[in-house]
Amino acid sequence: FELPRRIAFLGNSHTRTRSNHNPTFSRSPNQHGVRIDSKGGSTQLQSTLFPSVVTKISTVISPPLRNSILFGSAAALLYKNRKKFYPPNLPTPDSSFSEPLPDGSLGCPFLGNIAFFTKVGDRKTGTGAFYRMQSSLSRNPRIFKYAPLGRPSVVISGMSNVKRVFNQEFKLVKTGILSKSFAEMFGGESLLFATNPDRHQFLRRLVGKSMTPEQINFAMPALIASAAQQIDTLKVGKDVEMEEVLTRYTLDVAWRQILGLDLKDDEIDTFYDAVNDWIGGILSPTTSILPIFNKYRRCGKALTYLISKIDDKLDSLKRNGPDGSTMSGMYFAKDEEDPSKSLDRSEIISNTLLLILAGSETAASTLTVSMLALGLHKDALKKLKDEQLAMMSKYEGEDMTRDMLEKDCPYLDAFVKEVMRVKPLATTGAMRFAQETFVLDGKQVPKGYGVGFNPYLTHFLDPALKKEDGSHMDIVMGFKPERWMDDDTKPTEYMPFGVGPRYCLGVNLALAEMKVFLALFARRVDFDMTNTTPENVEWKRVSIIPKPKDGALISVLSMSDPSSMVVRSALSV
Ligand code: HEM
Repeated sequence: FELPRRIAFLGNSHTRTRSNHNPTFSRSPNQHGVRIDSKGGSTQLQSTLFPSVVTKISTVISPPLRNSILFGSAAALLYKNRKKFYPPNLPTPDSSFSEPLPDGSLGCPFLGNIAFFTKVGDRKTGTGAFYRMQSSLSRNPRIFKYAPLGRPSVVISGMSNVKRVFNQEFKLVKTGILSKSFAEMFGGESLLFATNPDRHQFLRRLVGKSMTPEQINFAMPALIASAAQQIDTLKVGKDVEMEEVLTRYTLDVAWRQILGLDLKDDEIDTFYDAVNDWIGGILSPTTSILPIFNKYRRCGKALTYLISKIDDKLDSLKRNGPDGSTMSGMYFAKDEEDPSKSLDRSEIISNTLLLILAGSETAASTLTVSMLALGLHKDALKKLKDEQLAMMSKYEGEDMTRDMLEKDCPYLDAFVKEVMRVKPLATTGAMRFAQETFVLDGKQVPKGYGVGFNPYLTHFLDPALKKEDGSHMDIVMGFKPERWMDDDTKPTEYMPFGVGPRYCLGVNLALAEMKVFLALFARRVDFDMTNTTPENVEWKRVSIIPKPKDGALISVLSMSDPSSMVVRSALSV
């Protein structure tokens, strides 16, 4: 076991020399190992929170002690929240309905399904093994029941089922808060915790104003600058763990674009450490079990630091007027439904924190998988390069815009879509709770049950693509970006960014961020995978979006001149 990489790499400066934020280093491949992940929107909920906690604990202590701590913490959390977890008669079917409960076991009455903890992921496919197993055991793989931490719940997959239920957010199902202290660590005014539809819509309208396609156009120079800077850290002849480069990139986007800060070199590490410590706190059971100590812990101090940065930025926006940052968009946004309404300070703070959390890990993981896909499919790298060359000659001397990426890069678009088809979120989204008993595919889901969706299973079960051996989801055998370029071969079961009123608010930013990096990378870099071949692809057991076990370790073969990137003006940002 090893420490969570973001924690090991960013949090402990003594573990590795940080040579001017250059993550390129030579070392033997076996020094690379498991990393846990943090994820944005859904970390508050047991289904996504606990796999991460399991690994985090696994990384530092031996199994018997680890299991005692894990189950002790789970039991303490359960006891603390017992009234929420055990409304009377919840595990039993609603007697006013004749339909049976979905297939699946609810496990132990206190801890629920133990396999939820022990079968978090496997090397062959990555995280989400528990869900894959439960789905395969159910007579209808699109719905099964289980009990994370003893809370009876169902997992729903398949677009029509998912849309039927999750389009009715706030009516049929609603998110719930596991712990108040946890929500506080997260910023209590975050739209993630809004359970009233009007309030949620209000927050989404105003926070979303800073992430419209027009706003992302303004963000392009900052995205290009961040990507170019990270690509510049790669060196020919060196092995590079791309996961680290990409984590740096997405955190760079967080401080440059989301917060609009101008951090000096020595403060960049402080910012990274703070994000890391804060996420560590969100993932730690101690945060919910002993909230009284939160403000004295590293996570509490990190939160105070991040809030102070956001506060300073708000003061500067007040003094100096708008800039191109996402925070500026939020600060100056007026509600079109009632122009007298805008976001107050605490709403901006909470939602800025949410964007940092929701945006960095998801995009970094997807880009890390993209690196593996490019390394395994050299034809895809060549097609990306050719497309970029054609675009550069068409717009000779012009900087890259979002419009160019949209109109002139169909292969890049197909490539990103295919990466997110094969390796989407493999656990559930944020857990909702049924507000009334409902029936789906002839099975009842009783009022009070937890209800989650699973993007991986939805893609896996796509009848148009499904192969019994699962090879349609395999990054070697099933990876075909071209399928997205023809209406006849396009997948129909696809939900990497969720469904319904909680559909990913950062989708425009996420796609621009990922496409900018891939476009610039393809223009400049030629590489081989250092260890991975089509025969030995392995995945980290635990993460939110699956990631290659070695963090996509690559050997850089050649790099073209930076001027080929057409980012001159962006580099001066
Ligand atoms: C590849 C990158 C990303 C993926 C795969 C992704 C995926 C998702 C998914 C599946 C959801 C729905 C969760 C649910 O319904 O339970 C979601 C929600 C959300 N995402 Fe993303 N996301 C990505 C990037 C981003 C970025 C860059 C941001 C912003 C900076 C962002 C902000 C949000 C927010 C604020 C929500 C909550 C929306 C709400 O509750 O109304 N995401 N994301």
